[in-house]
Amino acid sequence: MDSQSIHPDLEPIAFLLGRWEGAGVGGYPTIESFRFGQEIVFEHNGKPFLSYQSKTWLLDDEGAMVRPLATESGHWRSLPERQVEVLLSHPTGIVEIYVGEVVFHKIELQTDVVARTATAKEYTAGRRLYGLVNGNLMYAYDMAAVGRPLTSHLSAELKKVG
Ligand code: HEM
Repeated sequence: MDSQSIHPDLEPIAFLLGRWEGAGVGGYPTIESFRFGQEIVFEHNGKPFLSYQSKTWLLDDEGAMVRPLATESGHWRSLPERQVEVLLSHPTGIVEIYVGEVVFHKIELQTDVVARTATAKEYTAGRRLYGLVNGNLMYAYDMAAVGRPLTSHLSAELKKVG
């Protein structure tokens, strides 16, 4: 899929391309904290968007894989003036559209639209900060859910593996 030359509009977010693996920590005022492993893949096919897929799994105290946790997938669209639109779909009955901007190797996103099915947990907004730090992809994710305002849910650091 990546054999096509990259679309010039993608240049500001091209640093995301590839496969990333690492670990992070999660929590929320309403749940127990946890450690998780994660794999993220960003691909392109020559068109002006990146395809995105993330898988996570629960880690025990020794760092061994316990069971799958959240997955999400979608598309990252790079626009003029270093603006970004991100569309994500979650198997938990939630879809969301983020807007934001790229500043060097940092991307700040906030939800513009969230929609959820009747059975999804109450979730109203998200904010994500991604950054390339010493070649690693780091991010922090805050969410407004189950009656709480934007509060930290996750942070992780991933290394490029492909
Ligand atoms: C790397 C991705 C993520 C991981 C590893 C993760 C993990 C978890 C875990 C372990 C829980 C507690 C147990 C449970 O309810 O299943 C949880 C709760 C929750 N997560 Fe996530 N999550 C991730 C991403 C997200 C995203 C993207 C959203 C929203 C779109 C989200 C929304 C929620 C909500 C609403 C709860 C329920 C909180 C409550 O009931 O008090 N999570 N998450």
